[in-house]
Amino acid sequence: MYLLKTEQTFDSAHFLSDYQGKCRNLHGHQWRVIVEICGKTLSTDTQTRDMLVDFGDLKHDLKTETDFFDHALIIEKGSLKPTTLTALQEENFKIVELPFRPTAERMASYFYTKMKSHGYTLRRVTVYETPKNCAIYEE
Ligand SMILES: Nc1nc2c(c(=O)[nH]1)N=C([C@H](O)[C@H](O)COP(=O)(O)OP(=O)(O)OP(=O)(O)O)CN2
Ligand SMILES: [Zn+2]
Repeated sequence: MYLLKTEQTFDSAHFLSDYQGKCRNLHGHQWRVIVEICGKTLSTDTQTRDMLVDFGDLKHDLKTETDFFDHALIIEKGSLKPTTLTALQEENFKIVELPFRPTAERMASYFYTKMKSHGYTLRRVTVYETPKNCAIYEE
């Protein structure tokens, strides 16, 4: 079995609604996303011969997904008063609304699904929300 690993980072703000503690406040992280893919057979195509996939393609696809969040405010849908959300949108801030609480666990699962949709066979996705804490999603 071959395993490839790549990572990207992005900077964004979030908060945990319904959380009793400091993380209920709007705060920022440099999120670190590590994707591991696997496969048993290597390519026989001329360009990618003896590669599982080209690192360039893997890196590019992950960057597309992480750039979506870069310098955004990540919000769980319904967690802000409509007037607050409207005011932020009127300021033209980059806002990404998600149908889940933006925890490291959920973000790991999110990137797993997104990378799977690019056609990769995923082993695991690891998301570091802070340098010392990460969540891992596997299937
Ligand atoms: N299992 C999870 N627990 C927590 C998550 C999470 O995503 N999954 N997230 C948070 C907060 O978002 C917070 O930003 C991270 O918390 P914490 O580790 O306490 O942050 P710090 O690194 O800043 O902690 P210090 O000890 O103050 O340095 C909370 N929990
Ligand atoms: Zn946080």
